[in-house]
Amino acid sequence: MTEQIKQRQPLIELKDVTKTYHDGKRKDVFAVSNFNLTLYEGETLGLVGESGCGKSTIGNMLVHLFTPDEGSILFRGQDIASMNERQFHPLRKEIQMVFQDPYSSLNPRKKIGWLLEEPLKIHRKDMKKEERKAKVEEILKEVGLDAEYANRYPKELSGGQRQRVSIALAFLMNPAFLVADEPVSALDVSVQAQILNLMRELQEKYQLTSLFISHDLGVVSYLSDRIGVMYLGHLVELGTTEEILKNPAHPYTKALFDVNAGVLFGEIPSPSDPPSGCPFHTRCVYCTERCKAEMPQVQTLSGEGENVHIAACHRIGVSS
Ligand SMILES: Nc1ncnc2c1ncn2[C@@H]1O[C@H](COP(=O)(O)OP(=O)(O)OP(=O)(O)O)[C@@H](O)[C@H]1O
Repeated sequence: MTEQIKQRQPLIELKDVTKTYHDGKRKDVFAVSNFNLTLYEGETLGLVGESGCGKSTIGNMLVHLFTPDEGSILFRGQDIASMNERQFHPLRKEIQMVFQDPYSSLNPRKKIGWLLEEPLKIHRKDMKKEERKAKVEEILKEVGLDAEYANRYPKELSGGQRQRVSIALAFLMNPAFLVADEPVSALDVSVQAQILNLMRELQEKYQLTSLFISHDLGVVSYLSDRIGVMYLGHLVELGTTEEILKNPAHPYTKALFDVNAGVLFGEIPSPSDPPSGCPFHTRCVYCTERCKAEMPQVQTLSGEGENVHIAACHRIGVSS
């Protein structure tokens, strides 16, 4: 198992990625700052953190909906951050996203069959009409829907069924990389587990690389090989799921994961007005003068490559 993990190659590398929103009326929003992360082929990485910490901004940049202000996003060594739409087009079928709200991502005027055939018409020009229909039937079956759903409109489906269609759309082109941004948080609790199980089955079957964004730690731990913890636009800790659950190092991770710790007091500060020094210092029980003044550097606690455990906190190590 460990041997196998060590052989994995990087698929995506985010290097010093920074994104600030300027909308003119409001103050600038520092959504993502100097973010570094490597995703290895075939892994599922969970990205957790409270609302507003920049998780969706990372996801949207990875699927080329937004571009970073600074830094690069390498996909198989090619920088997608510097590509325009035309240059990115051939990669679009390789990089897919499942959104939180399955209704807004499905055109309500089109039948499910039409929605699923459309990407095949664009990216699989070699396919004949009958082959496309067969493929649509096959993918519907794979996500647990009868072939007759091809004749229905999105509004005729339940939330869970709509999310199954979104998942079918994402898997249709056999992508290399999937971003799932809170894919179950808009669904009834009773159907959340079914959708998560479906995603897990498909991840295992297709062995694709995925980034799973969620504020729900249970969900992330269930699906992910590794976990990254974000706070106010920064990656504050990263490690294997086992390591993060057993040996969390950052006080924010400990507070998030340990329901008994009860140390997560106060509100997350505004990303328009981030605190000086460590971004977490205003809520940290261990805060010192140094934490208020100096941004902690990311430090390696153990391992390397896909097994690395890193965290950014002045309490780690004696000096930095
Ligand atoms: N298009 C935008 N224009 C201006 N500000 C934005 C935009 N998109 C996001 N933001 C702001 O950037 C910050 C990070 O948002 P983001 O959605 O990336 O965080 P998140 O961790 O995914 O939160 P949530 O779980 O609530 O979606 C937030 O303060 C948000 O209000």
